[in-house]
Amino acid sequence: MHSAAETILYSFSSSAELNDALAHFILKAQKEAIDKHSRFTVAISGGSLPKTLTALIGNPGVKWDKWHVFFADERVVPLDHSDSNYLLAMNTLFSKVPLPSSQIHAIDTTLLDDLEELADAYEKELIHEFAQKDSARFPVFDLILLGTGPDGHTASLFPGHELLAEEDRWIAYIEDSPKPPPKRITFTFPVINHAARVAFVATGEGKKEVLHDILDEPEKGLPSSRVRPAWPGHLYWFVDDAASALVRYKRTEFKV
Ligand SMILES: O=C(O)[C@H](O)[C@@H](O)[C@H](O)[C@H](O)COP(=O)(O)O
Repeated sequence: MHSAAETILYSFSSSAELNDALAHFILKAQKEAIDKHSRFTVAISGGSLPKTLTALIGNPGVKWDKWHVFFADERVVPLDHSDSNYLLAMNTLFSKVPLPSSQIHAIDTTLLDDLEELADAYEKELIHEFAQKDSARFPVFDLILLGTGPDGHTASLFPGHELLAEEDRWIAYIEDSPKPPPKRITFTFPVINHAARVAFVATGEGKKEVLHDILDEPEKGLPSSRVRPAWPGHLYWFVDDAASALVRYKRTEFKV
């Protein structure tokens, strides 16, 4: 049986240091992915995450033409709605870099009234990207970038929700998200845990209690503790010292 990879925790004294280190980490992941299969498949979530990627803007090492971007979760709203993760990522990052728009995979907004169809269509989008290339049961993203909420949710996988037990679907929908807006689609755990690398990014004092629970007390089973990419996948946490203030789990020094 394949075991889960060790969790690597990096903690930085400022957001600027964190963002720079994250950019180095992403460039390394990008190189490995392009050397291996000539593309870089990345999934991102919403919240504060896109902002932590702005150190990539203008960085000549980024091969934007090789990036294929998906959303680890998305709010079921039009793409120009202020709640849209797509809009947030576009405004914060993707409109400022030469990433071909055909390689940014947004939800199909003609299906906003039918969550099941919307989730199925996004799953097909992933199948199209991955299935014929990797012929795997689940897609293997080169990198999935996630945030975590103060309740321990990640993507749109919330504590105590039935979606935590999903084993088959790649993309699921939720109509009762405790974090507004209520309607969302989300990657499921099998997709997240098949990634080659998952990196969480969490900053600020408001996350210190939950980070302690996630990293020191995984037996509590919070959604973010259930992110454990199967071997040979890797799990990283990029946090600031304010967020890791209560964490006992060992820190690793970040080396470029
Ligand atoms: O669309 C969403 O709501 C997000 O994908 C969600 O999972 C987010 O990543 C966390 O809630 C952390 O959000 P912050 O980084 O803003 O704390």
